Amino acid sequence: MTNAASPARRFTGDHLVIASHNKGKIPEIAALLEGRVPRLTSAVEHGVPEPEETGDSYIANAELKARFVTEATGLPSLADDSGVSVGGLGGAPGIYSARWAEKPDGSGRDFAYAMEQVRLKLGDNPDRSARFVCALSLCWPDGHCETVEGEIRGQLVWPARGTKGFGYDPIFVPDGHSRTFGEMESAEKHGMSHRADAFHKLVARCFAP
Ligand SMILES: O=P(O)(O)OP(=O)(O)OP(=O)(O)OC[C@H]1O[C@@H](n2cnc3c(O)ncnc32)[C@H](O)[C@@H]1O
Ligand SMILES: [Mg+2]
Repeated sequence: MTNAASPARRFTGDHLVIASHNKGKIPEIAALLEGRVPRLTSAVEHGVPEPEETGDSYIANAELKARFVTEATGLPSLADDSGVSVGGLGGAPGIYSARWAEKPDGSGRDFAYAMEQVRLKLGDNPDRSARFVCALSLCWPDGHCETVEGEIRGQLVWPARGTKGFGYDPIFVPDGHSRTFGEMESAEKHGMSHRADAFHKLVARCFAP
């Protein structure tokens, strides 16, 4: 992980691989990079498979994913590991947020199913507090990584509302707001999200002039 006391390494390359297979995340990451990198590709375009996410934290998984893609492509890469931690569930699903969407019949990920699992497990627990967390890891072919973490706090609501965004967005209302992330345009979500918070830190460390 990044040592906040050590000098950060700046990214000066012209090609960065986004180490993700998530069709919701990839455009968010590209938008948040705001033209700072001339050429962006994704792990999908390089034919790199999804690594097994064996880390015990968002940061460990983000570094693992970025290193995996950098080793496979020989190019610097940027990974995002994220999820939602629910107060009334002791922080679950957390780093298992994507896995909670795997349907038992093996048909793949379904976030309507994942959101229903969260609702059922909460039952009548009144603690609907939640926070989205995002770790971003930027790794170079020599093995150096810069890693940061961001978050946003909010409350979960049912029924789910909105069709924008991805994943758990339709049940998450950020504190101070009344609409879910699923009801917000991407630019509004980018003004406050866990991913935007992490990006501000990454840009300050690795991209600012
Ligand atoms: O690992 P990659 O290939 O990047 O894609 P993934 O979907 O597997 O991503 P994660 O392992 O980081 O799992 C995070 C899950 O948490 C959820 N999540 C993360 N950020 C979110 C956001 O901004 N809005 C809604 N849900 C989010 C979403 O369901 C993700 O699938
Ligand atoms: Mg994943």
